[in-house]
Amino acid sequence: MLPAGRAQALRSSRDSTACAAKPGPRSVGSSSRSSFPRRRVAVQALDTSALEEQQQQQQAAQLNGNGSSTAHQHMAAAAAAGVSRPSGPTATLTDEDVNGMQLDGIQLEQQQQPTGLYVRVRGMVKHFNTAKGVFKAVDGVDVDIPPSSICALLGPSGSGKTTLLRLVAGLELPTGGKIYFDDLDATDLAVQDRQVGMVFQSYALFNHMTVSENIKFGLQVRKLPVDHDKRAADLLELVQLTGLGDRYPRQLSGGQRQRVALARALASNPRLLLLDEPFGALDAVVRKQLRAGLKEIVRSVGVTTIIVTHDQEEAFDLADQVVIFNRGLIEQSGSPNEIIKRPATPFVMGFVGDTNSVPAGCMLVRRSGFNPRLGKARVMFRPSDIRLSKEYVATLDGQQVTPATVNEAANMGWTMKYTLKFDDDVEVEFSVTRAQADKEFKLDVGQRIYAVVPPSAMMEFDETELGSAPII
Ligand SMILES: Nc1ncnc2c1ncn2[C@@H]1O[C@H](COP(=O)(O)OP(=O)(O)OP(=O)(O)O)[C@@H](O)[C@H]1O
Repeated sequence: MLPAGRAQALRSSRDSTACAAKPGPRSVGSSSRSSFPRRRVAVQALDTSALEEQQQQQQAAQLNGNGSSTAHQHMAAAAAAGVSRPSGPTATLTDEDVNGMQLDGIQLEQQQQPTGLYVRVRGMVKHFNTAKGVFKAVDGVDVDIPPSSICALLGPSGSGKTTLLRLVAGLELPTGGKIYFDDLDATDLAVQDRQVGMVFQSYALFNHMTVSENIKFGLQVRKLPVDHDKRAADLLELVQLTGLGDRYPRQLSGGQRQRVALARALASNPRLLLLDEPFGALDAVVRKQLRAGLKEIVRSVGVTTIIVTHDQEEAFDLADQVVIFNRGLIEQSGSPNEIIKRPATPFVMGFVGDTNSVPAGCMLVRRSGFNPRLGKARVMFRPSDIRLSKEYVATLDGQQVTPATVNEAANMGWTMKYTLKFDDDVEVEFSVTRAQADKEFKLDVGQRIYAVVPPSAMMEFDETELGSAPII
C-alpha cells in the first residue's frame, strides 16, 4: 500500500518547484509551437540515471581503450562487476554535463506542473553498422504513449525493445524518425533535457553512498530548490524503505536495492520513467511484490512509464498498453485484453500465451468448418479454446466433433496438461485447472474423447510468418 499522503507530498513538491529552464545545448526543438523548454521544468526533471548511463558508457569506452566502442560493449563493460561505476559525485559528471545542468537564468514558475509526458514515436529507425553489414535494430516504428499511462515493450530477445527505450532516453541517436514529447520535437534534445528517469536491471546505485545519499545525489548536483532530506525521506516512505536511509546498498536485498533505484529515478520528478527489465535479476516472489508497488507508485505520481520486460505476466499486469516487438518492428500494440483476445498476427498469437499448431488439412480443422486459404500451411488455436465431451456426441456447440485419445497427462501443480491424439496422428495440448480436473475433466491416458474448436478461434499462418530471427 502507498503510504497515505506520500504521493500527494511528492506531487506538491513537484508543483512548488516548477521552473522554466533555458534549453539545453542540443535542445533544438524544431517546432515553433513547442513550449516545452520554456514552459516545463527541464530542471527538476533532469534525472541522474540517464547521465550516469552516458557517463558509464564513456568510462567503459575508456576502459576498453576504444573511444568508438559500441553501446553494447560499453554496457557490457559497465555491467562487469560495477567496474565502470563512478567513484563519487564529482567524478561522475563531466564539466560539460554539469554546465548543462546549471540553473542560471531559471525563473521560478508557479504554474502547475503537468503530469506525465505524452510520448509519440514516428517512423523511428535505428540501424547499426556491424561486420556483417547494416543491422536493423529498429526499422520503422510508430508508438503513441498517452500521458501518465504505462506502456510495456514485449518481444523476443534482440527484437529492438531496449534500443527503442534508449532512443527515447536520448542515449542513442536515431538513424531516422522523430520523437515528440507533448508538442515538442524531442528527437535531438540532450539527455539531460528530456525529463526522464531510468531504472535498469543492474542496480545502478553508488555503493559508497548511503541509500539517502543515493536518492539525493541528483538533487544535489542540480542544486534543486527543494528540501533534499525531506524529499529523500518522502521517497523512502513511498518505496516502503523508511528507516533504511543510512544503510549502504550492499546492506540491502536485491529487491530493496531496486526500490532505492526507483526512488532515485523519481527524485527529480521526471515526467517519463524508463524501466529496462527492472526486476530481471530478482526471484519470482519479489518480482511480483515489486510489480504491485511499482504500479501503485507510478500511478500515484502520474509519471508516464515505459517498461521493457521479458515477463509476459508482468507486461499484462502492469501496462495500459502492450507493444509487441519482432525484428525491429511492431507486430501489435493494444491493451492487454486486445492483445490476448484479438492477436493481430500469427507471430503475436504464437508469442503470447499457449498455442497449438496443426496442419491446415488435418481432421480437426476440416471438421470444424474452418476454411484455410490456399498456400497456408498451418492453423493455430489456444488450448483453452478446445471444448470436449467424454461421452460420444455427434456435435458439440453446434459443431461436428473429432474423436481423439488421451495420449499423455502431466501434473503441472495448479493445472493438468493433457496431450490429445486425433485419429490422423495430429496431437494437441489441452489444459485445465486442477479444480476442473478434479470435477469435470479428469481424463485418463488411453481414454477416448470428442473435441471441437470453434473456427473463430483458429488462425492460419505460414511458417515464415512466425520467424523472430533478427534481420541483417
Ligand atoms: N551498438 C550496437 N551495435 C550493433 N548491434 C546492436 C547494438 N545495440 C544493439 N544491437 C543489436 O540490435 C538488436 C536489438 O537489440 P536490443 O537490445 O534492442 O534488443 P532487445 O529486444 O532489447 O533484446 P533483449 O530482450 O535480449 O534485451 C540486437 O540484435 C542487438 O544485438
